[in-house]
Amino acid sequence: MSLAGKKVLDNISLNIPANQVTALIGPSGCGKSSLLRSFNRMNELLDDAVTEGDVLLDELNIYGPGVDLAELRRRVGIVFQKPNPFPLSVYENVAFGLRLQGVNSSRQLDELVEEALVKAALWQEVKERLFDNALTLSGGQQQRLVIARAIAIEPEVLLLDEPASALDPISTLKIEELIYELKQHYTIVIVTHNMQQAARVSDFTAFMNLGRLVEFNTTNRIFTDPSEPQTEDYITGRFG
Ligand SMILES: Nc1ncnc2c1ncn2[C@@H]1O[C@H](COP(=O)(O)OP(=O)(O)OP(=O)(O)O)[C@@H](O)[C@H]1O
Repeated sequence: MSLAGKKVLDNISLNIPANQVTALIGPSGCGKSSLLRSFNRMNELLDDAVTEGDVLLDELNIYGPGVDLAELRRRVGIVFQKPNPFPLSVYENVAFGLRLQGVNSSRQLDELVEEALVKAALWQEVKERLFDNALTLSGGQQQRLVIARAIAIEPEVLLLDEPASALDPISTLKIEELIYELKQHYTIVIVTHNMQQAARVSDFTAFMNLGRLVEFNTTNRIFTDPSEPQTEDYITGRFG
């Protein structure tokens, strides 16, 4: 894949295991976010992005002809570093995608909104504040709300781009616990700068450098016995 004529991802091939957490790690600018965004064709929103190759979601090549982008992004949700709730109530943030999908019955909406907020470990904190503006929540609560919004429409894959890096340590811990819970239901790919976080939350880790995939293995193996000297140098803090 290239951006503005510069190659940012080169010759990457990996299998993301279902219902596991896969972490993408590597030095700044190595292409982690670009790779993550290639999994639901978000890069196409950037000018001058050119992508070659296939990304298979089950049998579907998401870069093949006739792919419905709205449906793809329902199946593969994404959460960014900075919480970005809509300036609407807590309830309406979660109901938003459901309404777009044609869920109109208020009883059904109530149930699905509650279910998503429970799954996002936020229900207890917001059940009395459902009609407050989402922007009045704390940063950590906003990020869990954005995750609730993403999971309300039942994606299969959840892409998390440094979801906790703008949060305090307690909110970060909540997000990490949430990731652990969510992997029962979803396939999760997380970009993180925080190596301890990758080691804590992920089952598999991909180490990238300069747009290439250097090594992909179980997180345990990457952190205890990596095959590539570059990986070892990075995880022991010798570069990056
Ligand atoms: N919109 C853009 N236009 C041109 N080049 C871009 C754009 N976005 C990213 N790049 C370049 O693509 C390369 C990969 O960037 P990317 O954000 O994927 O890396 P990253 O590993 O996620 O970095 P970081 O850890 O700093 O967020 C970098 O060289 C970056 O400068």
